[in-house]
Amino acid sequence: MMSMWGAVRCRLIQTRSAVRKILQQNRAFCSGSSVGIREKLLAFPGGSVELQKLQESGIAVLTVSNPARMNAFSGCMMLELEQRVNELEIWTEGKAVIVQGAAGNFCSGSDLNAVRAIANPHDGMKMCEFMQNTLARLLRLPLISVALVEGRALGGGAELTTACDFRLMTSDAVIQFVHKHMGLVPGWGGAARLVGIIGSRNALKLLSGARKVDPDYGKQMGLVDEVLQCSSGEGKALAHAEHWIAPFIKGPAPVIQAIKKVVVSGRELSLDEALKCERSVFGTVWGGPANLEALASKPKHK
Ligand SMILES: CC[C@H](C(=O)O)C(=O)SCCNC(=O)CCNC(=O)[C@H](O)C(C)(C)COP(=O)(O)OP(=O)(O)OC[C@H]1O[C@@H](n2cnc3c(N)ncnc32)[C@H](O)[C@@H]1OP(=O)(O)O
Repeated sequence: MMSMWGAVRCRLIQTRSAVRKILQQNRAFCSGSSVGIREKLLAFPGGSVELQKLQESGIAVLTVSNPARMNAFSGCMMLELEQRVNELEIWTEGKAVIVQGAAGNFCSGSDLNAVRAIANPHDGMKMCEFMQNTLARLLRLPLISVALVEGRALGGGAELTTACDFRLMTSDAVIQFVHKHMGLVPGWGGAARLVGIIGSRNALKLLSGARKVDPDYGKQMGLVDEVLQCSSGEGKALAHAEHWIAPFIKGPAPVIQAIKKVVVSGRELSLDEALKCERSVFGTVWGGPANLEALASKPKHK
């Protein structure tokens, strides 16, 4: 019979192998294919991506800030976003992240000044690859993520909303995939994620129509999870978002993180691999402190 230590070791090995596939993809990118584009992105300064971790609630607030340009992403901000995702990946006490824009506006996509300077297919594809990788990692964080949309989410900003688990909008906010008007398609992974969220027919409508999505239309399509009872820039949206997310993050961080991990594996892996991963994650909470406490309290789920 396998010893307890042997069983734990076995579970750990399974966990590692199940998530290895996803991590390999991230590592390959960080070590090789992004070479060159980082230097180019550094040449476009301005704005910042700020991260505030609220230890008590386990909620982090990630703020895209470049108000003079409606929070458009400069090159430096793209690099900073990657750093922030690195920090969040190792935040073991965290449960959620709210992604917002500064000063009552979400994000107006790439900084058009940078876009004009790298308007050639080679640099465009490298920038895309960089942002695809960062946003894929954002979506895979073991934290429940919420895009809090105030004002406008345009182009790459609309794509950023799809890299979160949930989208909340203030009553006057707008999400718009303006790519067609720019002679483009989404390149930060926004099209693939949009299809996953609202289905291919609805995604085709939003992309080919470059249609403005107001809160009602967003809810009807299944893009938007909640319309907040406040307007953009009123200073109330963040508190509303924290209130909205509270029931989903009630409980210990290891359990919330485990829930997010099994959802990510179900979404991204083949069924066999997802089942393997689910078993491994299960092994990290089974017999754990929260589980033992719950068993000792003889719960009734009425
Ligand atoms: C398409 C995908 C692509 C990608 O990377 O994959 C992109 O994301 S490209 C960017 C797509 N976004 C846009 O094209 C936004 C264009 N801007 C607008 O439509 C408007 O500025 C709007 C609706 C965001 C705001 O309009 P409003 O009248 O309220 O304000 P202003 O136009 O006066 O804007 C204030 C100030 O911000 C500058 N701004 C806005 N967005 C960007 C941007 N993406 N890049 C650079 N600068 C931006 C705008 O030019 C104004 O600056 P000013 O110096 O006063 O002219």
